[in-house]
Amino acid sequence: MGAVQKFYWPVVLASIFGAGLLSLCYNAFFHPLTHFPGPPLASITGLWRLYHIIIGDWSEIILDLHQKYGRVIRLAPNELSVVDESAMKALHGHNTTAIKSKWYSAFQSSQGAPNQLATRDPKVHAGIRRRFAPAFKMTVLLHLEGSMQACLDKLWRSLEKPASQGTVIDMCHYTETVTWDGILNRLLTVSTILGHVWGQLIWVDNPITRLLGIKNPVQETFDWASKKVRQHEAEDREGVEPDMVDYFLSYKDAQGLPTTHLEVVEGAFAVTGAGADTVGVSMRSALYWLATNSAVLQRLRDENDDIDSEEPITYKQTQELPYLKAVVRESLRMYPSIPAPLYRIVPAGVLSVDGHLIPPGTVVGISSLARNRDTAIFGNDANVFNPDRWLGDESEARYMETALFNFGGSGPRSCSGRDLAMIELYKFVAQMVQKFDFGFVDKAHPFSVKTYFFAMQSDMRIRVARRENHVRLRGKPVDV
Ligand code: HEM
Repeated sequence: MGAVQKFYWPVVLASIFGAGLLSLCYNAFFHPLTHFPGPPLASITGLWRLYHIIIGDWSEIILDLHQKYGRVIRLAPNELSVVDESAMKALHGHNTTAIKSKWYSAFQSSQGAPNQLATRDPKVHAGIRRRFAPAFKMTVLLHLEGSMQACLDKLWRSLEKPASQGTVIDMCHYTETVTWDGILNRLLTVSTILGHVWGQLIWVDNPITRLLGIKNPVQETFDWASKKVRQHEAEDREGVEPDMVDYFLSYKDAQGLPTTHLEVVEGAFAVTGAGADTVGVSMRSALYWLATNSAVLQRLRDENDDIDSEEPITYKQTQELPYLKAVVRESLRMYPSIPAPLYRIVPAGVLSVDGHLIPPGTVVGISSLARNRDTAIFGNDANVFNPDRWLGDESEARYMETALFNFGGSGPRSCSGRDLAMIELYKFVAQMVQKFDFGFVDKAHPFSVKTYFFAMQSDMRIRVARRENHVRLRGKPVDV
């Protein structure tokens, strides 16, 4: 027995080592993606990618690599990142047959129903999307404007004190309270990292973690959403303004059956997971560009201040302000909330990018950060914040709008909440610049950022000051 054991372990170890070595050699020299450029380590192991995801500089690395190597780069043995019009249509357009990669399974709770963002099966997804689509119609969203304004009013009230006392605030905290609940950030960070790890959620959801009472972030968020939906179901909603959950609860499926509790919870889970921090990141991005471009801020105010009303600016009014629209679009272009690549599996039939054939089964990611800085579309000043680019020729502006990748293209998996996000953003920016002056405490280091799935800013220290008599008085910005 002892002799067998002595013989056995070295053979096992040598076999594992040999198999590992063979796999590295295959990835480096014989894999169908070997001719695509990229960092040498990325071509042999997914660990290089995992390292950058964990330290939170992944999206910036992808942007740099595209600027160095061109339109197609290899990010892991079986994974490419591309910046390309035809790939965007093929993988994220109306008629795409590409499915999401396995990475998304890290966002799926094991105890819930399939959720809209994570589910990979196109049929299951189409059913969920159809069921919840009416809640995202503009007519419904405009009914929700009152509750959005109530959240903004709370924010403006909470800024009054630091504004009058001149205290420094972290604007991340203030914008987060308008858009999200604390547990979501952990869910997104952990899921983003585990999406790339073998076994995915099993590391945080297994018999030992359950025995120790440790909850994985997906389950924690799911339980939180479930509690909120239960409270909602128990409330007397007579005469109360309907919210999204009311709409979710009122829907029936193709057989006329009402949505189940689990389905409504998954709906709430998907919209908070996908729709809270994304808006917060974009709000902070807009503030950053405005605080660092005083001429843009002044021009925006001149346009805004012409609105002859003491009432908060409505979404409808924002749509009559061309410079506001240009500023918001440009800040979304420069600093997309989801800069991470959106992974799809290349379907059968050949995808060709920049003269290279990409074999079916390859995981291809498109990063909005890299796509939105494409000089072929946005010109040689693609890296410069310039709202005026949106105010020239109308057909060119329309083309640039469709080229932006912020909301994941126009296909079946594109953002359901795009209109809702834009209502929130336009109102926030218009009212913030109308009511307050703001400036960074440390102009050289205005905030920190880590890019997991979202580009989460932190430590955004600013001072705010109340603007008085802003309506049509066109006050000069105060240096705060
Ligand atoms: C600036 C704000 C937002 C940005 C940049 C954004 C971006 C995106 C992107 C890129 C996707 C595709 C994700 C993928 O393929 O992996 C997506 C999906 C989604 N978004 Fe948004 N989003 C925003 C706000 C919202 C809001 C406010 C909601 C809802 C209240 C929302 C709900 C969703 C849902 C449900 C999906 C899944 C769609 C599907 O797979 O059918 N998003 N979003």
